[in-house]
Amino acid sequence: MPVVAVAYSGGRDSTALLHATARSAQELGLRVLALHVHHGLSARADGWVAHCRSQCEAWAAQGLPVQFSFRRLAGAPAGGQSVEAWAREGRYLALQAMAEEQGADLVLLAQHRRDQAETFLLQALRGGGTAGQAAMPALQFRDGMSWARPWLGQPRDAVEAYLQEHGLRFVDDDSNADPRYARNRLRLQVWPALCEAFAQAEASLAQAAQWAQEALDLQREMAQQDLQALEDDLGIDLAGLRLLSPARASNALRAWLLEQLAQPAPASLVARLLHEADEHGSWPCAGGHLRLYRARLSFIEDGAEAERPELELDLSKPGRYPQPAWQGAWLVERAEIEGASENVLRCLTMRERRGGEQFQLHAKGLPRSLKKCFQDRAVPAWLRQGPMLVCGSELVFVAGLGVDARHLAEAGSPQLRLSWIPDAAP
Ligand SMILES: Nc1ncnc2c1ncn2[C@@H]1O[C@H](COP(=O)(O)OP(=O)(O)OP(=O)(O)O)[C@@H](O)[C@H]1O
Repeated sequence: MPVVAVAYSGGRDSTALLHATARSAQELGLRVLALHVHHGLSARADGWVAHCRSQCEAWAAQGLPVQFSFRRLAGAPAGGQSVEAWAREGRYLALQAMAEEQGADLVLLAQHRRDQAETFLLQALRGGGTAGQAAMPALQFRDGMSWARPWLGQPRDAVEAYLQEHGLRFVDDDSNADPRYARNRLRLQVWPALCEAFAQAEASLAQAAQWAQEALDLQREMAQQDLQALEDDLGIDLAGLRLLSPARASNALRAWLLEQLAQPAPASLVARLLHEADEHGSWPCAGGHLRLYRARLSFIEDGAEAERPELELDLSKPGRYPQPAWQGAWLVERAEIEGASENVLRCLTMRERRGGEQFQLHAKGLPRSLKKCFQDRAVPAWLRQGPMLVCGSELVFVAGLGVDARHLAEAGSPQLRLSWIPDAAP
């Protein structure tokens, strides 16, 4: 028999939705799963499980095709995570697991029009953009599961009337009165006054969320089109992006960052990339860092550069020597100045910076710490992590600095110039 799941907290809204779904299912020949999540947060949660179970058993005894199951969340919020966010995330995972186990691929959630209006307002009050103001979608697909909110267009009063009409009992979550939660403050302090002054507030704000949803769809389409022209597998062309109008550039950049970081980028980062970044730069961000090289912006995941082996190299002949594990290549060219002799380049070791290395920038200078030399030459932060070449214990070449003055060949004598070309370069 086909099956549909309802996320059933035992509260007012999901009690009404579960009852209405079960009645329709009876007519249509469907089975209904009532899925409850015990968050392990309230001392009363065991009582809510008991209430939900006995309510479902009572309905089943009346012939409604309802079957109850529940799951208790384990663990606790990670440092820095809000209790609300942890509970929401755990709840969706538990609901999904229970639905899958019992063969359902559709879960109904009981949010209604006032919930939608509240979400819109809360997002606006946090300064959220279109994505926040679009509030909750009526239908969503995630990891093979469909999540539907069939009552998103229904006024709260209609849900209330349904409960009254059928004499349904529900539990009240005491945390709904806790003023530490923004939604509760909105419900308890703002909403009554708002509705008194603006009788249509619920309908109008839910409508505004609908407009935001449309605007969001447009933004996504526009970003997709723009990124098609600006993106390749190494990153995006930031110079090209800046030729777009400011709103369009910021829209495309935010969409690209969202894809890379798997979370919205802070507005300050977007602004810096669009207005302040020069040709080169590096910014730490969620899960890795962003690197700008010759106006191309790429995202390097943490660990992506960790495995860089030490290699023995002979670079004594002109040519290009790709180093895939290092994501770059050596370029060796004949030159008149600023090169090294073939002998020096014959037996080199390519390796990471280890700390403590001394580099000499000028023939008449003294060897100094790499940090000082990098600062002197304003080498961008990410290039400072590039490879170096050593001969025995002596530095010969450092990416971003060039050949150590102690190994420079005399001007005019046969010599070869070295360059390190990262793959991220266009
Ligand atoms: N503990 C839970 N177990 C199962 N589903 C839940 C649980 N908590 C919330 N839900 C589902 O998520 C929806 C939104 O939850 P939220 O707590 O925001 O809503 P609510 O307005 O308090 O709803 P309700 O009156 O049904 O508790 C609920 O209507 C319900 O479908």
